[in-house]
Amino acid sequence: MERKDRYSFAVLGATGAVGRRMLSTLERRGVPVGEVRLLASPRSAGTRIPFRGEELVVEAVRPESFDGVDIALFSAGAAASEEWAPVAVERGAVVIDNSSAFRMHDDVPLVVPEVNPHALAHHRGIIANPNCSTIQLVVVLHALREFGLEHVTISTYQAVSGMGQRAVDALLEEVRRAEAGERDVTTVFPVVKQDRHVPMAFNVIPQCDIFLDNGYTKEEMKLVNESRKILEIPSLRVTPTAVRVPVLYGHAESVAVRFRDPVGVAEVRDRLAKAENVVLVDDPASALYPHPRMAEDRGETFVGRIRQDLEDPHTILFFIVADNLLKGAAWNAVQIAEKLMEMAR
Ligand SMILES: NC(=O)C1=CN([C@@H]2O[C@H](COP(=O)(O)OP(=O)(O)OC[C@H]3O[C@@H](n4cnc5c(N)ncnc54)[C@H](OP(=O)(O)O)[C@@H]3O)[C@@H](O)[C@H]2O)C=CC1
Ligand SMILES: N[C@@H](CC(=O)OP(=O)(O)O)C(=O)O
Repeated sequence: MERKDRYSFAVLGATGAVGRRMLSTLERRGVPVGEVRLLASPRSAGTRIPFRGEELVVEAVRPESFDGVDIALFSAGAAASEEWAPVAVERGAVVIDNSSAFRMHDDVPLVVPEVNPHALAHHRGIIANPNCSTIQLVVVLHALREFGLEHVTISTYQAVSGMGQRAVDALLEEVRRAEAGERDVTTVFPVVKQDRHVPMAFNVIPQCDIFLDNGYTKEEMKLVNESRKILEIPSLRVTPTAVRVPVLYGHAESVAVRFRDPVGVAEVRDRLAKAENVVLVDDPASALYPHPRMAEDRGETFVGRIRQDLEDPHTILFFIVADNLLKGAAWNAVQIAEKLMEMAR
């Protein structure tokens, strides 16, 4: 990409939960944006969305939408990415894709700027933004890699906004109807495109995304495969359980890491306190620890409840939280865009 004073952007999926946050993140981080084109499906063509004090009009995506665009931020799902990313690249844009479509392709960098910005040097037009649960996990693991990462056991507590704006609306509707006395209301959970639904309000569902033949969900396998790729540790053991909880914004993770070396809590706290874009919140006696409401609308990753395993001096436990739509999606994507601009010559 050529160095410029201002860069042209396109946002595909601009009307969605992530797309809207991409726009607000471009504004909040003061990215040098020239023109920005808002793209979605024909369903929402004509919708007006505010950006930098103006109302921009959403257009139905077409090949010409990408002409003259420097950076295209995609958050319209894997099918739309598969269809439109090659078109955008062909027309000269660099695509930063939030979907899972290209993440595990060998020639596509999968990037968390705090962890592996060097991977960007080899991009061929498409850069993948990792899965939301994976991003916040690797930000913390990276800060501890000097102790030798061997085995990560993780249970997630994932907000419903990970399933899109429709799921946020659905949880609020379930709560309203429960208050009105209707019991066992089911809307779109555990997966939007599934026939059988389970109530989400006042419940916990041990399923994020669909089940695979090995008994794990797709979300769980993303934690395994994407963490290995980003950290560049193919032998890393990851033992995942992904769970949906009735929270609107912010994914939480209970994590136990076994290190090659014996490690003390003080050393771990020290490394996390110094880590880029990590906020250490670890004073349980004063009820200070990370929780989703704390992380809402923030770009950092929060970590606390740091403690050693009762039996094993190589194992440390902690609790990680981040805003899944910001650090887990839009914020990370905009950080990647900023790195590309830094690299431009
Ligand atoms: N990094 C991560 O982990 C995360 C990634 N994501 C990715 O971002 C995507 C969007 O998530 P989210 O914003 O929560 O979802 P929403 O359902 O809230 O929004 C979907 C957006 O995609 C647009 N869209 C859907 N299909 C098409 C199509 N065929 N062509 C053009 N536009 C289309 C919709 O437009 P319209 O208004 O016209 O329907 C809407 O703007 C997810 O599918 C996922 O791939 C999401 C969350 C976290
Ligand atoms: N699966 C995530 C959100 C998401 O869209 O993930 P991915 O981009 O990996 O499909 C969640 O439900 O919270």
